[in-house]
Amino acid sequence: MTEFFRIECPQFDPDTSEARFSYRLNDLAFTEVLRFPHVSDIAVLDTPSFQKLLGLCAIVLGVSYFKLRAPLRIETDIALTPDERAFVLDVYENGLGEFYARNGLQRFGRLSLDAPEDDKAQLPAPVLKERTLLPIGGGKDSLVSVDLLTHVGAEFTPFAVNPKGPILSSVEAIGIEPVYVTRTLDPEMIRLGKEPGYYNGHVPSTAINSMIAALCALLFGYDQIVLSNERSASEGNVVFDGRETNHQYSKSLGFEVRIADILLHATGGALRYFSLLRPYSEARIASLFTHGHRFDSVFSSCNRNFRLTGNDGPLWCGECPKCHFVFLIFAPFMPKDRLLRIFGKNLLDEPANEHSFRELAGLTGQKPWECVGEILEAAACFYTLSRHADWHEDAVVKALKPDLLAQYGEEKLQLAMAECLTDSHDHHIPPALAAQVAAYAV
Ligand SMILES: CC(=O)N[C@H]1[C@@H](OP(=O)(O)OP(=O)(O)OC[C@H]2O[C@@H](n3ccc(=O)[nH]c3=O)[C@H](O)[C@@H]2O)O[C@H](CO)[C@@H](O)[C@@H]1O[C@H](C)C(=O)N[C@@H](C)C(=O)N[C@@H](CCC(=O)O)C(=O)O
Ligand SMILES: Nc1ncnc2c1ncn2[C@@H]1O[C@H](COP(=O)(O)OP(=O)(O)OP(=O)(O)O)[C@@H](O)[C@H]1O
Repeated sequence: MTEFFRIECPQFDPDTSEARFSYRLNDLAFTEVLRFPHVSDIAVLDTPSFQKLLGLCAIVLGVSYFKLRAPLRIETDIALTPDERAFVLDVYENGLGEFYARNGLQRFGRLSLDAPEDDKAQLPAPVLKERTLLPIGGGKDSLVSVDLLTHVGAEFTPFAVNPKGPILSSVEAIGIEPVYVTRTLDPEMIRLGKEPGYYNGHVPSTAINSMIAALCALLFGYDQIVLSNERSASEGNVVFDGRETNHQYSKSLGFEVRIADILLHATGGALRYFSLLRPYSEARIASLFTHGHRFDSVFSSCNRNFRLTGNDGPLWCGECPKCHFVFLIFAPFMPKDRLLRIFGKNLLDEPANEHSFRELAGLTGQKPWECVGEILEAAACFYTLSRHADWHEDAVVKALKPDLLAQYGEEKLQLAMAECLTDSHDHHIPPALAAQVAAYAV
C-alpha cells in the first residue's frame, strides 16, 4: 500500500471554544485539540478569513503526526491558493529539515501535496482592533521585545501556547493580562514516536505557535502579531540532501516573510506579522536585555523548561548548548556577579563544558541542533572575553583562545564583534515603530 498522510477539515466548537484537528496516517488516526479563551463574537467563526486560517493551522499542526512515517503523499480537502501550497510545502520540507537530516530521510522536492485549488479572489478583511499580540517564550528574546515596546509606549497583550514555568513567571512579572491557548497533542503520537518503525524529531514550533496566534488575532481582535526572532536564527546547521537544514527554520527571515504574506492575504490585508528583533544579532539582544533587571529571576531560555511534561529541574540546566550559548552572549555585556546569580554557577569556568563551547564557536563538530546563534558571533564573544578583565582567566575562555585565533585570526574576530553590534535593515517592522525602537535601543 502507498503510504499517505491525510489532513481532515478542522472543526471549531463555539460552545467549548475548542478546535479539533484530525489526521490519518495510513491506518492510524490522531486528533489534536486547541482550547481557546471564551469566544464572545462567534460570528467571526463563519468568516472566510477565520475558516482559511483554521484550515492552514490544521495543515501546519499536522507535522507532528506526519513525521511518524513521513510518507511522500500528503492529501487534504482544504483548498489552497498557489502561495498557500508553497507555504505548506515549505513547512513540510524546510520546517522539518532537522528531522529529515537526523533521520536520513530524503524528502526535499519529493513530497506530493494533493489539495483542491482555491481560486477565490482575495478574502474580505475582517475588522481587527489596532492591537498587538506579543508571543512570550519565557526566554530573553520576547522579554527584550517587552522592554522595547514598553519604552516606546506601544501597548501589547502577552500570548502563549501551553504556558508553563518561565512563561508563566515572566508574564506575571510583565503584569498584563495574557491570552493563553492550551494545546493537547494526541498521546498515541507521542507513544509511537518512541516505538520501532516510527520516526521522531524536531518540528517547526514557531510555525505552529504563529498559526495559533493568528487564530487568536481573529477571534479576539488583534491586527498585528509581533515575534521576537533574531537575525541570527536564519543561519542553518548542516547541509543535507542538497539543502541547508536549520533547527530554527520557522524563526528565520525567509520563513517570516512567507508566513507574513500568507496571513496578510488570508485576512484581506488586515493582519500583520513581523519580528521586532529581526535587526539584531543574539549578542545585541543579550546586551539589550541587560538594560533592565525585573526578569532576572523569572526568565529562562533553557528549552528543557518547555517539554510537554514540564521541567522538574532548575530554570537553567547549565548542561545544554542553549544554556551555554546564552551564558556566553550575556558575559561580554552583563556584570559577572549578576550573570552568576542568574545561572547559579560559572559555565565558562567548568572544563566539562569545553567541548560544547567549541561546537558553538565552530572549533569542532557542527553547530548544535539547538536554538543558538551564529557560529562567528559565538567566536566573537569568546574573543571579547579573552581580553576581558573578569573573564580572561576562566578555564574555557583560556582553553579556547589559541584555537580561536588560529582558526579565525584577530582581525576577523574583531570585525565579527563589531558586526554583532551593528543592526541590520533587513526587516519588516513598520517604519514608524522601527524608528521609535531604534531611537531607544542604543
Ligand atoms: C522543549 C523541546 O525542546 N522539545 C524538543 C525535544 O522534545 P522532548 O522529547 O524533549 O520533549 P517534548 O517537547 O515534550 O516532546 C515530546 C514529544 O512530542 C513531540 N512533539 C512535541 C511538540 C510538538 O509540537 N510536536 C511534537 O511532535 C516531540 O517530537 C517529542 O517526541 O526533542 C524533540 C525531538 O527532537 C523536539 O521535537 C522538541 O521540540 C519541541 C517541538 C519544541 O517545542 N521545541 C521548541 C522549544 C524549539 O526548539 N523552539 C525553537 C524554534 C524552532 C522553530 O523553527 O520554530 C527555538 O526556541 O528556537
Ligand atoms: N509557548 C509559546 N507560545 C507562544 N509563543 C512562543 C512560545 N514559545 C516561543 N514562542 C515565541 O516564538 C518565538 C521564538 O521563541 P524563542 O524561544 O526563541 O523566544 P524566547 O523564549 O523569547 O527567547 P529565547 O531564545 O531566549 O528562548 C518568540 O517570538 C517567542 O515569543
